[in-house]
Amino acid sequence: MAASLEKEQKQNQVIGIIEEEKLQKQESKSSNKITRTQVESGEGEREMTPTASNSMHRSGSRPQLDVSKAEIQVNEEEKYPTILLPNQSDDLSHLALDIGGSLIKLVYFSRHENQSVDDKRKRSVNERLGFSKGNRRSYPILGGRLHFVKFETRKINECLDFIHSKQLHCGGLEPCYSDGVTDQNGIIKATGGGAYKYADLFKERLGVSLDKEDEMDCLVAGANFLLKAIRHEAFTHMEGQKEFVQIEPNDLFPYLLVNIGSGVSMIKVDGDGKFERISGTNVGGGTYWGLGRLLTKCKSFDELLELSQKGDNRSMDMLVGDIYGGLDYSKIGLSASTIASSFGKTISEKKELEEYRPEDISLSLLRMISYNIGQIAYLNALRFRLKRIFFGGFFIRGHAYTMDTISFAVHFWSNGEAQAMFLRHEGFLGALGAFMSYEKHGLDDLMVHQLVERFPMGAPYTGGKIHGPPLGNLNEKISWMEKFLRKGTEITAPVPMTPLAGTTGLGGFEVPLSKGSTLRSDASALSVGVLHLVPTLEVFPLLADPKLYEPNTIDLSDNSELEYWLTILSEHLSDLVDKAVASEGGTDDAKRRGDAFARAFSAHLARLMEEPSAYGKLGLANLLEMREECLREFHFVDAYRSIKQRENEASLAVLPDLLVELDSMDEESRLLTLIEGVLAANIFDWGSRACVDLYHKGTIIEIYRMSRNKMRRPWRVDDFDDFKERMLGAKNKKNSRHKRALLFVDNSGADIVLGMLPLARELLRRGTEVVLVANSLPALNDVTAMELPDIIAEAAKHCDILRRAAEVGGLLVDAMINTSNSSIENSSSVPLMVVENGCGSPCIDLRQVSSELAAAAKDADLLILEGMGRALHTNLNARFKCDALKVIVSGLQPLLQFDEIIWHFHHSVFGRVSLI
Ligand SMILES: Nc1ncnc2c1ncn2[C@@H]1O[C@H](COP(=O)(O)OP(=O)(O)OP(=O)(O)O)[C@@H](O)[C@H]1O
Ligand SMILES: CC(C)(CO)[C@@H](O)C(=O)NCCC(=O)O
Ligand SMILES: [Mn+2]
Repeated sequence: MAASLEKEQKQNQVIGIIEEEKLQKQESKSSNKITRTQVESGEGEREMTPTASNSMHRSGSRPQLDVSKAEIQVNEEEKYPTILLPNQSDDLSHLALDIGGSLIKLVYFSRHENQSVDDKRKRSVNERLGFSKGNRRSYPILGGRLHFVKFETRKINECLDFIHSKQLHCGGLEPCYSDGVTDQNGIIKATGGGAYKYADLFKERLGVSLDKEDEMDCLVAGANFLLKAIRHEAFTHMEGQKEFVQIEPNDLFPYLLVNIGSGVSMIKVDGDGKFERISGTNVGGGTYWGLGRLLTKCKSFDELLELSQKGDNRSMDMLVGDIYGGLDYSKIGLSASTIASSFGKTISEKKELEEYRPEDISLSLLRMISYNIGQIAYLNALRFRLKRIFFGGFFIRGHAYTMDTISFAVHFWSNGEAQAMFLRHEGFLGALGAFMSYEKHGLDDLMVHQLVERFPMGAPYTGGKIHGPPLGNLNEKISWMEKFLRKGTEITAPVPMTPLAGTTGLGGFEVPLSKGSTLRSDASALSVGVLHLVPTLEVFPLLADPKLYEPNTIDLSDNSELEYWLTILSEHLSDLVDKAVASEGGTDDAKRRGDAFARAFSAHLARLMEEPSAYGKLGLANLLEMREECLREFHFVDAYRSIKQRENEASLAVLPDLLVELDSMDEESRLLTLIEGVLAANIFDWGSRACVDLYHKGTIIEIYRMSRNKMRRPWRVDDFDDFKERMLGAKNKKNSRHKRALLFVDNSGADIVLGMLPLARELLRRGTEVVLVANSLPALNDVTAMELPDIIAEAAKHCDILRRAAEVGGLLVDAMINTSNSSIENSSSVPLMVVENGCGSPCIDLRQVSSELAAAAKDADLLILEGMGRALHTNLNARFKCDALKVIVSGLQPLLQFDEIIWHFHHSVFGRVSLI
C-alpha cells in the first residue's frame, strides 16, 4: 500500500513538471546558444569531425542524401543555380496502377541504392556484435519508399506525362535484381477497368504493357496489407470526432470492405486472398459527382463537395415533418426532421432547377448517397453477421461530413451493433494491391515497425494534387513553395464539422457546421504520406511489453497540448532557420532553401493546427522528427554542425581536469559526483539566455562544477540509493556488476564529454561493457553516432581506460589492426562501442530502432537514458526487461530549477518491485 502510494506520488511529481519541461527543452534547443563554451573557443571553425563535412552519413536504416562532391551548377538563364549531387544514386522505381472509372491511382516505389557508408565504426560494431546487414538480398524491394499519387481518369494524359517524366515505367522489379533471367521491363501491373480500356494507350505512349490484375483481389490485398502493417490506418468518425483504432492482426477477419469508387463494391473478407464480393451498388461516387455536376454546374468534385458545406437540405428533401404537419412519427421511431424522401420536396413546388441553391442540391445529394451506401452496407453486414465495416474509395475523400453521415447510417440501422471505419489510404487499396501482385515485392514480410510514414512537401504536390506538373527536383519544389505561399494559407485541412447541439432526426444533424467555408483542395492529398520501408528497423528487444509500450509521454490528442507545441515550434522557427542558413555558409542558395523550409514547416504546423489528426495519430516524437525531416528535405544536412564542434572542443579541453578530480574521490562519492555530473552537463543543453548571463564569467569547467553543485539531493524523483546499492552493493553484500550498459546519449559538447563519457568510463572501470547509443542522423545539437568515434578518440588521449576500451571496441584506428588479428580477444579489457539508434529526432520510439542497436541490446542488462527527449518526452513510462536508469534535468526557470531533477531507477529484475 505504502509502496504504491509512493509510486503514485512519484509519478505525479514527474507528470506535474512536464509542463515546465516542455518550454525549457524547446527554448534550449532553438535559442541562440552563446555560452561561454563558444565564446572561449576561438578556433571553432576548425574541423574536428572531418567526416561530418565530407559526406552525409548514410544511415543504414534511413535512406539519405549523399551530398559528397556536391557542386553548384550555374545556369545563365536560371536565377537560381541547381545543385548537382553526383554521388546521389538515381532512384530505382517501379509502379502499379489502378485505373478506375473516375480516378487513376498510382503507387510507385523508389529506392536509393544501398550506399551506406561502411565506416570503421560500423565495421567494428558488426564484428563485435555479430550483426549483419539484414536481408536486403532476399527481399529486393525492401529499403525504399512507396509513393501514392492520383489523377483524374478523364485527364489520363497528365498521368502519362507524370509517369514519363519520372521514368516510372522503366524500372520493372525483376531486371534490377534478378540475375537477368527474366526481363520484365516494360510491364506494369495494373488493375481497375482502365487496365483493359487503356492498355493500347499505354503501349502507344509509353511502350509498356499492362499486366492486368483482378480488381477485387487487389482491393482485398491492399486493405489487408494496410490494416496489418500500418499503425492507425483505420479510424472511426462520428459527430466530427476522429478516433484511430488499432486492430490486432489476428483479430482482423472477417470484415466487410465497402469500396466507394464511381460504383460501390461490397466484399466480405475472411483472410488473405479469401473473400467474396457479396454485393454492390451503382449509386456511388460517380453518381454524386455526375448528378451533382449536372445539377449545379460545378467544375470539379471538390467544388461540389465544398458547396455541400454551405447547404441546407431542407429546401430539397421532404422530411417526415413535411408530411406529418411538423410532427414526429414516433410510433415507428421517425422524428420530424428525418428525411422521408430525398429531393421529395421539389415535386410539390413549382420551382425550376435554377431557383434552387446549388449548395442545397449538393448537400441533399451527398446525404442521399451516403445514407444509401451506409444502409446497404449495414444490410450486407447483417446478412453475414459482420461487425466491422471498412469504407474505402475516393468518394470519401477524407471529408468529415461524408464520414459522419455514413457512420450515422451504420450506427442507426444496426442499433450500434456494427461500426463504420475508414482508412487513411482510402482510395489507394486497389493500386496498392496491384503493387503487391508483383512477385518478390517483399511487402508481405514487412512488419509494422519497419514502416515509417513521412510527409514531405514534395509528395502532396507532385503526387497528391491531381493537377499540375510533377516537381522534378528541389529547385522546382522551392519555386513551387514560393508560388504557392504567395497564395496564402492554402495548405490546410478539410473543414472539420461539429454537430449542431440538440438536433434530432435520422441524420443526427441537419446542416454541416463548418469552421471555414472552403474545402481545401489539397487536404486529402496531404493525409497520405510517403511510406518508407525500412527493413533494418527492429523493435527494441528489451522493452518489457512491446504491446503496452507507448513512446510518447505527452498526449497530443489533447488539443491544448498540441496547440502549445505547435506554438512553441512556430515561435522558434525563425531562429532555427537562421542557424540552418548559417550552417550552410549563409549563401543565397542557403537563404532561399531556408525560406522554403520555413514556409513548408509553417504549412505543416498550420495544417495540424486546423486538423490535428491530419497525419494520423501524431505524437510529440513524430512532430519533432517532422521538423528535422523537413530541414533535410530542403537539404540542410546538419544545422548545428559548427555549434556542436565548438562545444565539443571546449569540453574536451577541460576533460582531463575533470578526470583527475574524479579519480581523487572514493567510490561512493565518485558515483554520486558522476551522476550529478551527467545532470549538470545535460543542463548545457538548454543554454538559455539567463544561463549565459549567469555564467559569462566562468570557464566551461567552472560552469560545469557550479551546476553540479546545484544538483544536490534529494531530487524530484530520487532513486539514487537504489542505484548505488545496485552498483556498489549493500553493506555486506557485493552485487554482481552489469555485463553491458547501453547509454542513450543526448547532446554534443559538455553533455557527452563531461557528463556521459565519465560515467561510461566508470562503468568500463568496473568491468561493464559500454555501448553508446546515439542518433543516426543529426537532430538539433544532439550528438550523432558518426561523430562519436572522433570525440572518443580525442578523449582517449587523456584517459587510459577510455583508450583501451575504445581500442577493444574497435573505435580507434590502431585498434582495427588488433581486432583483425584477434589478439584483442585475449585482453582483459571490456569494450566501448558506439551504435546508431536508427533515428534522426531528439526523441526515440523504441518500437523502431536500428538493427545495430537491437543487436547490442541482446546482452545488455543496464540501460541509461539521458535527457528530456529520450527519457521524458518519450520513454518516461517505458518499462524494460532489465535495469534502467533515466536521467533528466528540467525546470521552467533555469536558475531556480537546478534542483528540478527527475531521477529514477527502475528494477524490473525478477521479484523486485518497481520503484516508480
Ligand atoms: N478530384 C476528384 N475528381 C473526381 N472524383 C473525385 C475526386 N475526388 C474524389 N472523387 C470521388 O471519388 C470517386 C472515385 O473514387 P475511386 O477512385 O475510389 O473510384 P474509381 O476507381 O475511379 O471507380 P470504379 O472503381 O468504380 O471504377 C469519384 O466518383 C468521386 O465521387
Ligand atoms: C464495376 C466496378 C467494380 C468497377 O470498379 C464498380 O464500379 C462497382 O462495383 N460498381 C457497382 C456495380 C454493382 O454491383 O451494382
Ligand atoms: Mn476503382
